[in-house]
Amino acid sequence: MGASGSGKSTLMHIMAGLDSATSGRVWLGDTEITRLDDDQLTLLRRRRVGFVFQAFNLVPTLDVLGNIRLPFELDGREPNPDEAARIDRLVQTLGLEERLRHRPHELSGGQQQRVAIARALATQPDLILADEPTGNLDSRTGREVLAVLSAAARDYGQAIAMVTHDPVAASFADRIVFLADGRMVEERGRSSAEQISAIMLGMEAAR
Ligand SMILES: Nc1ncnc2c1ncn2[C@@H]1O[C@H](COP(=O)(O)OP(=O)(O)OP(=O)(O)O)[C@@H](O)[C@H]1O
Repeated sequence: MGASGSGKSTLMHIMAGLDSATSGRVWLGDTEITRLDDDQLTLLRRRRVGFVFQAFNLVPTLDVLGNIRLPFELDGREPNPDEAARIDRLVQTLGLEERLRHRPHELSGGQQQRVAIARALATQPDLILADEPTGNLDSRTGREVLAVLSAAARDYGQAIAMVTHDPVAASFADRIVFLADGRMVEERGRSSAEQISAIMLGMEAAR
């Protein structure tokens, strides 16, 4: 979390190997990504990082199943039996069974974001980066999407890093990091939306 311009997107892009750091080192698991070349970074993003964006970023010409299977398609392979079983489970858990042959424009915003989450989880990435994943959703649908993400963290042990402006969204996280002027300035464990709002207001007042 952090005010506009505090460096949230920059940090996320660096964590994903989309931008390079001017100094310091970045590790994803046991891989120092700041030492990788462009080709290696492309493979790392494809195989070890999942993305969920505010704008869903689904491929409009592919149906739901095609979108969920896209990371495998890009990797030039079919899901193996374990991965296919995982995709089936995800489709059921996310309530997408009836929608598999639908295109994104035939779905509600909440359903589209569920497809994006299924796609991000399908490859069991080391890390899912979620940039304002509820930014385009009404608050009730947003809560449902957050519940899905936190269930993925709990049930699959999936690591998720989320950028958000919304204290309610942040209250779903186990750890909350606050940025100001490109630096980490506060860090908390699980907190209520009220506690998070108070910290944000305090940071705003100190500016
Ligand atoms: N650690 C850093 N050191 C130097 N410059 C930084 C750092 N982090 C971010 N910046 C610069 O600060 C500016 C704003 O950063 P960024 O777009 O990441 O902010 P943001 O928090 O994502 O804002 P918004 O909420 O508006 O999307 C950019 O020009 C970026 O290059």
